[in-house]
Order: sequence, then structure tokens, then C-alpha cells
Amino acid sequence: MTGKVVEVQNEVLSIMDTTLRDGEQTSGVSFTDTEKLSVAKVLLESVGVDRIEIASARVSEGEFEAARRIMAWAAERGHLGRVEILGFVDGKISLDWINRAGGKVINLLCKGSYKHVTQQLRKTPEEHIADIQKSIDYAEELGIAVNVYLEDWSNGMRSSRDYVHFMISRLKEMNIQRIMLPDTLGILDPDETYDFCKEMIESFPDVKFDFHAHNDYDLAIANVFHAIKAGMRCVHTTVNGLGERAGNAPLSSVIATIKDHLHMQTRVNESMLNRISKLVESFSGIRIPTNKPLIGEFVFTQCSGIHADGDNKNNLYFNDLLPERFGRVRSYALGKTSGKANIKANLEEMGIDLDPEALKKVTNRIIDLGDKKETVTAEDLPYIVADVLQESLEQKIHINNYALSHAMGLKPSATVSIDISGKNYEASASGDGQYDAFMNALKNIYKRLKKPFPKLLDYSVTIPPGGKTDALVESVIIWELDREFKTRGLDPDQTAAAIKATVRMLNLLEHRAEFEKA
Ligand SMILES: CC(=O)SCCNC(=O)CCNC(=O)[C@H](O)C(C)(C)COP(=O)(O)OP(=O)(O)OC[C@H]1O[C@@H](n2cnc3c(N)ncnc32)[C@H](O)[C@@H]1OP(=O)(O)O
Repeated sequence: MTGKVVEVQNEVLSIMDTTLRDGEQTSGVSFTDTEKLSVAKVLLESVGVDRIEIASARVSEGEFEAARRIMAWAAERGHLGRVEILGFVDGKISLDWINRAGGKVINLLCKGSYKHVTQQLRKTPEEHIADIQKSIDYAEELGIAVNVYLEDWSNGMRSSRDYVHFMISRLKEMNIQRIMLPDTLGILDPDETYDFCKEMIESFPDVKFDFHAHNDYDLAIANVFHAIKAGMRCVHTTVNGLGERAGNAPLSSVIATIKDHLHMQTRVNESMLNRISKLVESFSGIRIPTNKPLIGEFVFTQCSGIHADGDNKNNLYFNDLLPERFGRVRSYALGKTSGKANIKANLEEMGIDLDPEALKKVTNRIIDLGDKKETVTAEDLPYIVADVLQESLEQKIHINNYALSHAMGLKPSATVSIDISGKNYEASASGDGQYDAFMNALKNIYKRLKKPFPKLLDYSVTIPPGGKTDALVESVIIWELDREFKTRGLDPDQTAAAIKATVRMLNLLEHRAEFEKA
């Protein structure tokens, strides 16, 4: 244990997640209405953020349909006040759009800097206030609640502070729930964030403020931290930090920072953060970097042997950031920096017990492979062990033959003949692609034999840089059967590489069953 005594404050901070509005403003990202509805459901009901922003008014028919479906669901589930839509100061246009979609809260995009109001809208501040008042009056008629974004507020605080004060002193007299302060271009540093937020809170103690960070200097999390220190009680996030340019403050990091560094609470269920990250990764097509805090593939993987050794000795490297909190598990990487403790942990996980001499030999072989830039995965271990110990790990499963067909206008098909422990089995199937057809044929055989077949979770193909079409292609497939595991295949042909990774998986399952029996 750290031994640090911290006082957890009872006040609960609130989170407004804008993955479905600002997050979708990531270049190349566009969610379908069904994807938006799924993310909205998980965010509000499983993750437990307080509010979500789901769309900008006027954007498109698709955006309207998504907003309409989410609002219909929110009405059924009693969440209407938690779902917000950004709208513009454009008379009745945005409000009518939101009303037709069933929306009950508009986040009205107003100007937070003198430059923006005078140069973009070409209005005086008084004219802008008058237009905002008209929107608010119309919102009231429609029964729509209003929050106000002061767009470009951070720039406004630097270059036209009087204008910002003028706006808020007028807005606070209007029928507005919250004023949302965005660092629209991500220009702030933590000290400025603190000072600007403090100034707002001290000057307008009765106003409810939100702080909205952007990550252009990689300071979004630090700025959120300082905004809360200055007294902000609601911050905006996006899942995986999606958002325009460098993105917004990532939900998972904000939640962990609030809990572990500010010792405050939110209503968010930490154990769901990994799930929502994966969902948004798959819907957005934006891969999570492997080293992205809390949600990246390798952030709970110890690479250094010394750390693994310390974990075995009274948990010497304990810290608050336990993977289990976020629905994840710690793993130990294999490579040239893994010592025997790392390797032992992996072997134990697979049920393999080696004497110290054998363990040393296996460790040296893994270090050798790492030096040659080879990727070593836990699933390679039985092969390395067998090789080093000069036993050959029997290949129980061989592909005898396969034929794949791909013809324009016809569904791809595959015929597979496979040898399992000396017996031949054959099956044919069609699929969406040649590999899919191959997998369907294999699954038919496994179904017939009543053998478990893992779920394919992820499939990635890497070709060496340079675009040589005859070069080796590496296919890495992530499977799930009780737990996740990974296999690789190398071949100049992409489908053949995937088939090799699949055969390796089948053999591993056979050996795993044996290890588990032993
Ligand atoms: C900080 C943020 O992230 S805010 C994000 C806001 N969201 C979006 O912009 C995404 C969706 N936007 C859109 O689909 C489009 O921009 C639309 C539908 C809103 C408007 O489209 P268009 O009519 O083609 O205008 P365009 O996209 O060029 O926007 C510029 C116009 O918006 C006006 N404008 C800018 N800010 C605002 C505002 N807050 N309220 C009202 N009008 C505004 C500009 O003055 C300009 O008007 P002008 O053409 O009369 O000079």
C-alpha cells in the first residue's frame, strides 16, 4: 500500500460527455444512427455519465434521424433532461430542428470572444445578446431548456475579458441552466485555466459553469484537473479523447484523475470504461494507441523483468491504478527486457511449470528473439519451450488441403480438408470473403465434432513499408475462448497468413486442453 492518507470529498462532480457531437467532429468519423443510439445507451445507463451531447442541429438528415431515435429512447427511459443538442443563434431554425427530433435541451452556441462576435457574426455584443434573448424566448415557448456555450471563451479571456464579463452578466439574467466555457482551440495551459476559471466562479458565484477542454498541447487532462481545482463542478469529455484536431479530454483519464488525484467522486462506473472505449473504437474506426492511459492495449503490461519480480515480492510496485478497476487485467510482456519473473508469470498462466535450469534456457531464447526484433507472444511459449528443451511440440492439427474461390458476382466459397490427431475431416462453406468462407467450413467441422471454437475478436494485417507486393504479410488475430489470446501467421499471401494464424490457434487449443488436464 502507498500509505498515503487521503480525504475523499463527498461532493460529486458531474460529467457531460460529447462523444456523439464533438467526438464525431474528428476528421473521418461519422456514426450511423444505430451506432449513436448504442453509444448513448451505454453512456447513460452503464457508464453513468450525467449528461450527453448527441448532435449539432441542422447538420443532415442522418443526424436528424439519430437524434430522433435517441430522443424517443430517452423519453421512454426517463432521460430527456440528460440528452442535449447543440444549436445555433439562428432564430427558429435550430430550435425547430431540435423540437422536431424530440429534444428537450439546446446547447446554444454563442460567442465567447469579441473577435468572433464582431468578425464572424458581424454583430455588436448588444445585437448578439438580443438575438440570444429571442432564441431563449422561443425555446421557452417550445418547452426546451437552454445551456449556453461561449465559443472561443479562452481566447476571449486573453484578448477581450470585458466582453466575456459583459456576456455572462447579461446571460445570467436570462432563463439559462448552465454556461459552458470551452477552450475551443486548446490554447490554455494549466495556470491560465486555473486563473480564468477562478475568475469566472468568483465573479459569478450563482452561475453553474461547465469547463470544456481541447487537447492541442496534450494538456486537456491537466487543464481539466486545474479547472476542477479552481472550483468547476462539471467538465466535458469524449470517449477515447475523440474530437476535432487533437481531440477533447478523454473520459477514462478524467474519471481516474478525479478519483485518484483530486479525491473527489463522480457517478461514473469505472469498470465500464474499457467497454465503452472498445465500442467507440470500433464504431469510429479510430484505433486507440496502445499506450493511451487506461484504455491502450499495453498500458497494464509490465515489460521489465524487475517490475515483474517486484510484483511477486510483496507487491512492491503497487499503485492505485489497478487494471481490474477498469475491467482489465495485468499482463507480462515477453521480449529482451523480460527477466525470468516475467516469463515465469506467463508460463504459470498457461499451466507450464519448469525447473530453474529450463526456465533460464527459455529466458535466454526469448531475449535472443527480442534482440532480433521478433515479436514474442504468450502463445508462442509452448513452442519456444518445446524447441529449447529439444522436444518437438506435436502438431495435432494439419490442414491437408484447401480450395478457396473468389469470382465476381458469386459468393466466395471454401473447401477444407483437415487432419485432427490422424483423422481426416472435410467441409465446404460460403462466406463474405475467402477467409470468412474458410472459417465457416472449419466451424462446420468443429460443430460436428462438438469441439469448442473461439470467437474472432480482432484481425489485423501488417505489410512491411515500401509497398512490395511479394513481401511477407503478417496477420495477427485475437481470439476469445474463456480468455483472450493472440496468434500470428506469416505468408506472402494475406489469406494464407490468416489461415496459418488460425491453424496455430487450433493447435494451441489442443495443447491448452492437455496442459489444463495435466
Ligand atoms: C466549437 C465547436 O466545436 S462548435 C461546433 C458547431 N458544429 C458544427 O459546426 C457542425 C455542424 N455545422 C454544419 O453542419 C454547418 O456549419 C451548418 C449547417 C451549421 C451551417 O452551414 P452553412 O449555412 O453552410 O454555413 P457555414 O458552415 O459556412 O457556417 C458559417 C455561417 O455560420 C455562422 N455562424 C457561426 N457561428 C454561429 C453561431 N454561433 N450561431 C449562428 N450562426 C453562426 C457564420 O456567421 C456564417 O454565416 P454567414 O454565411 O451568414 O456569414
